[in-house]
Amino acid sequence: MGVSVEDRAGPGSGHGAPVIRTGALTKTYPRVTALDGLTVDIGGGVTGLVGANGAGKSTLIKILLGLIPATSGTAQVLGYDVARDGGRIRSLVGYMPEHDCLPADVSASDLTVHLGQMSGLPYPAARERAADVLRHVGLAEERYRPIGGYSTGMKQRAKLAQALVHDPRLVLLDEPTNGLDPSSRDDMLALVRRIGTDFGIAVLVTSHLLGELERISDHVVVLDSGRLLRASATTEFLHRTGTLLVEVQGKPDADRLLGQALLDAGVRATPADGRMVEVELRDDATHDLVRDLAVDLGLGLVRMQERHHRIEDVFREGGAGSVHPV
Ligand SMILES: Nc1ncnc2c1ncn2[C@@H]1O[C@H](COP(=O)(O)OP(=O)(O)OP(=O)(O)O)[C@@H](O)[C@H]1O
Repeated sequence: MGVSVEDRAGPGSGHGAPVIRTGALTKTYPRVTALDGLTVDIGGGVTGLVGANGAGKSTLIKILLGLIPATSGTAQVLGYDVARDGGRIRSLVGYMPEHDCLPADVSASDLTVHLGQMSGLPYPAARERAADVLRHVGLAEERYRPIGGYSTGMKQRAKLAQALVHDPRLVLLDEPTNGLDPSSRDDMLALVRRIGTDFGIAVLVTSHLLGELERISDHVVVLDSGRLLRASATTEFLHRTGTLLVEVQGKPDADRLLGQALLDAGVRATPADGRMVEVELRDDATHDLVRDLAVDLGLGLVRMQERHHRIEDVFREGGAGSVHPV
């Protein structure tokens, strides 16, 4: 079944409309609440979905694809309701599952062509498109060999290729770096980033390795035990939680003088060992304020160094009060 241009646009595809929207989304299994009242909007670009094992990432993805029902709450993907329009959503969305699910005796080329046809492409178009995406993910001659003989990295690439073959508007990538060595992981992350930038496809990518997603994501959504811990632009998040390390000289108590002046200006600052001041970094104006106050106090400014906390720190700082809308 082909997908018309109108269908691809979707009911909620207006400018600025969220790609994914959930409202009080809850999923309970007999023994565990996998998602607990999750309300979040996710836009275009690359969004990292971060959470420890069992946080509810895979459950969310399966609900978004219409593969399992939510217990309560709502979810829309590209404006379509997951409870009613699962088939339509799956025709517009690519999915890379977490676990190994590839047939061992089929080549990546045959599999990708076949899945392209299943998504409605005629055979010649599916073949052309499969060759394109397999080349894009870096499977060259090996694509004609049976998948059973592939390395983990090659299998992950084949899974990614099949998610892209029908030219989706959104891809859901569940732990694409799982089982990869550091160098293959970097390659895979670069590939995921390029899907968002070069192809203009919205990407939701999950990982429990928190540090890796901040490098490639425009937005980060953090889940903890099925609840939303944070959702914000990656840059905004880094700035909001960063500090500026300032070194001053020229007077014996230079650190305390500058620290007090910053506090008087309403900025948190902690003096340390006579020359250093740790300053809360709110935005770019913080740098100007430090410079101006140092000049006013007759202090020499030796250096200013930004120190951004990593996403890992959310778990130490986090809590319901620190949720920021996307
Ligand atoms: N079919 C199921 N039946 C019962 N419990 C389930 C089922 N699927 C998931 N769970 C439980 O729901 C919780 C969330 O699981 P989920 O797989 O969504 O987490 P995750 O963040 O994707 O973690 P992982 O990275 O380990 O896959 C876990 O406690 C898990 O054991």
